Amino acid sequence: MFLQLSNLGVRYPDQNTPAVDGVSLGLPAGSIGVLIGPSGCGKTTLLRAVAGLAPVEHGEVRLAGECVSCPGHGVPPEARHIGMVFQDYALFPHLDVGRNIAFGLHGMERHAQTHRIGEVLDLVGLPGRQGSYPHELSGGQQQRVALARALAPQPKLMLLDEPFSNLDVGLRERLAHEMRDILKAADATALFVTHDQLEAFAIGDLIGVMQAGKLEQWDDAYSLYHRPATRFVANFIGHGVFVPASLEQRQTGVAVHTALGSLQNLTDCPLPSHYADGKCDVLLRADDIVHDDASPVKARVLRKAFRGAEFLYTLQMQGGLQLQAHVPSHHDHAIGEWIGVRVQADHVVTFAREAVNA
Ligand SMILES: Nc1ncnc2c1ncn2[C@@H]1O[C@H](COP(=O)(O)OP(=O)(O)OP(=O)(O)O)[C@@H](O)[C@H]1O
Repeated sequence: MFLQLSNLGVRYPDQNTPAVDGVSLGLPAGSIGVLIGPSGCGKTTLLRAVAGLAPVEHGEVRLAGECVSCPGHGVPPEARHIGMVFQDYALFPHLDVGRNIAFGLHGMERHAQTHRIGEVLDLVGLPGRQGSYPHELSGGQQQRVALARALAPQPKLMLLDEPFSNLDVGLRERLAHEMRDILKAADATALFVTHDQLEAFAIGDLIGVMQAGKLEQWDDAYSLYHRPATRFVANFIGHGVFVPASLEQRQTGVAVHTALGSLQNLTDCPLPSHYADGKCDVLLRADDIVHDDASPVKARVLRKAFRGAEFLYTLQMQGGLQLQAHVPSHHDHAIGEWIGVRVQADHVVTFAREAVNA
């Protein structure tokens, strides 16, 4: 792994609880990793620890095979060859774009410097803008200059902390895709912090979900959504509910019995012996619940949120069990109406039973 964190712990002076608590992860060269999680969960602190800017209490940070933070040994931040981009573009307002970028290239011969500045401006889609001043650029352009400045010295690793949070929503999404393309074109390895899931999915090869200093799962977007390792990840990513279920071994495989009916022919279903009496909770995503007028299973519309092509319905069954369902928006049912639903899933994710839903 190009970046390897092993049991990393960070605690600020005078804090009772660690800000980063035993995090291990590996990021291959040329990959983009993204950290997401609720405010205060330790994302920025983890990034700062990788940069050498936060007090590592235990564990290791290895970069390109070299231990940059180990017990009794730490490489100073400026010697780690890490490029950083933060939310406030941090460009020098009195320097033009070329001189802003040159700032990271001191020591380089003048001609080579000019060449490299042209190269990175091409890379970020701002060719020929060397002479512009930051105030002459839009927020998105300034952030691309900040990225160019960080990339110019060809750092081993790029760290980006919520670089789009000062930009409006539409621009953020476009820039997230652009940023990924730029980092890939530069063959950079990058670790990125955001609290926006869509941004994380747009950018990350690997995504880490953090909670209270711990890394709950480090995986690709598909696995986080379809195979969440913990209830927290299941709740944090996407929409869905936990429904009580009992597992039964049949000749054809395991059947999963729920209030919405029985599910069979599933891939990756655990054996009933995995849980006491085969009883567990099963995660049903909003896209696992299909609206079907012909279904004998009915649920009442409690709430609905228009999402363009579809509604996100919150439904309640007789007996109180709540569900969420994505329903095409031409099926516009009224609040309080009973509609037919069924489960359509080819795999299930199960968790130990917890009394969270009816
Ligand atoms: N310099 C500091 N001194 C003491 N405690 C700090 C310091 N910086 C952060 N913390 C604490 O460490 C914990 C993690 O903070 P951190 O900023 O890393 O979280 P975050 O996930 O990046 O949050 P956000 O999404 O709000 O930026 C929080 O409890 C925070 O209050």
